[in-house]
Amino acid sequence: MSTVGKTITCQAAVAWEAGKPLSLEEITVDPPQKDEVRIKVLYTALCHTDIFTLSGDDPEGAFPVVLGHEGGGVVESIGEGVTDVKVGDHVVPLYTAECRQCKFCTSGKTNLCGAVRATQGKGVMPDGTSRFKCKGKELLHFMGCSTFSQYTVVSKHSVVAITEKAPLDKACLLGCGLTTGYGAATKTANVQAGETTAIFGLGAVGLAVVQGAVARKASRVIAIDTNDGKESWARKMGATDFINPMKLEGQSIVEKLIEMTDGGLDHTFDCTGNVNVMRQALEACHKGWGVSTIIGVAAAGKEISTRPFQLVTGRKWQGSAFGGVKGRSELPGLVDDYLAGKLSIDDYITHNTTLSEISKGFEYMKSGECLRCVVDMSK
Ligand SMILES: NC(=O)C1=CN([C@@H]2O[C@H](COP(=O)(O)OP(=O)(O)OC[C@H]3O[C@@H](n4cnc5c(N)ncnc54)[C@H](OP(=O)(O)O)[C@@H]3O)[C@@H](O)[C@H]2O)C=CC1
Ligand SMILES: N[C@@H](CCC(=O)N[C@@H](CSC=O)C(=O)NCC(=O)O)C(=O)O
Ligand SMILES: [Zn+2]
Ligand SMILES: [Zn+2]
Repeated sequence: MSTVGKTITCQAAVAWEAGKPLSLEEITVDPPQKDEVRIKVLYTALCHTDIFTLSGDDPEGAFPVVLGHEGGGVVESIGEGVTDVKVGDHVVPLYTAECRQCKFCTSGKTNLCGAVRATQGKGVMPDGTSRFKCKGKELLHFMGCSTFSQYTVVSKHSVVAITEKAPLDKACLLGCGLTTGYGAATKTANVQAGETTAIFGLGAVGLAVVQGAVARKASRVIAIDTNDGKESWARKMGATDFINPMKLEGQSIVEKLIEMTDGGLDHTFDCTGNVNVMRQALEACHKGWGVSTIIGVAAAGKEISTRPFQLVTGRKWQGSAFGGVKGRSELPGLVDDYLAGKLSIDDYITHNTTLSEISKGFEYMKSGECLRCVVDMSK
């Protein structure tokens, strides 16, 4: 029987409060309003940013909420005004929207879109209301996606259709981590052939940066992690070197990198969220031209610091959100790269679980031995 125009009752993993485990609940999901899309979520991956917000460290974190932002599913119904996706399309929700009309989208300078970001940061739809309820209470949306529910509603600017040739239990990783890392190297930093690179933090994001740097034919791709277990993954992705900063004797990681590269790196990347690592990454850049790109998410109140002299002498510090990628325009191209074997996704999926056991997935992610855990939302 058709669910179009009707409120759907389904299962979701609800975060009732910060610091508490997710709770499997029966929730209701209202129909999409104008310019909105309701999606049947088939798979979602877990990202450390979900863990970050659940921990209470996210200054925008608000509860109760349906988390999740790295998903894949099928369009169940569309609201008035939706023309770019249709019922039955395979889609990936986008936590960085792309309206193609706002000052940001038309600037040609950023992938950040302003159309829905303010309401998204408050956990509501563009009209200021929620589509989720549980036990009579309204639940907030998360990053404009909320993929930890079997059905979710997103803005038409926050969803992209992809070819059905790409399995959704793989393509969902393009909803965040892989696009973020690969794009940071190939778009935000725009690594050029022959340049030297160093990547701090070899989770899914950092390994995707490695992939991007290798794809751009960087001459050095130095992978850095405090967990020796990440070395094999880094080398599999094409890293030329691996360093565990904890194993260095009589030398800081910055000194080691400067020594290894005759003065410092052309590009460095932080994929840890640790502000001290961010400083190390900047100060390991080459004088005169080195660029450090921050990807990691730091907790509320954390700030970066360095001597201004580091910047006065030519190093540059920048950030990257969703890899600088415009999701509606450019994510399908990444899917094509995946299907053509140019971009690997399957290697990052180290664990699987089900919605009913999603908390196991969070434990996997915290173990340090998991890159991405994909959740089958149907069970
Ligand atoms: N800007 C954006 O658009 C996005 C940002 N993010 C953020 O990017 C970061 C990385 O995400 P993800 O890859 O999923 O996270 P992971 O936690 O999987 O990866 C982080 C890695 O950094 C390692 N690490 C921790 N401290 C250090 C250190 N001092 N020096 C070197 N390595 C260290 C960790 O090792 P160990 O496991 O031993 O702790 C781990 O391997 C997170 O902060 C996440 O929130 C994610 C997606 C998008
Ligand atoms: N609410 C958080 C935001 C932290 C952050 O930097 N988020 C990243 C995506 S992390 C995905 O896993 C980002 O791209 N932000 C851009 C944006 O528009 O939020 C906080 O306030 O710290
Ligand atoms: Zn993420
Ligand atoms: Zn826009």
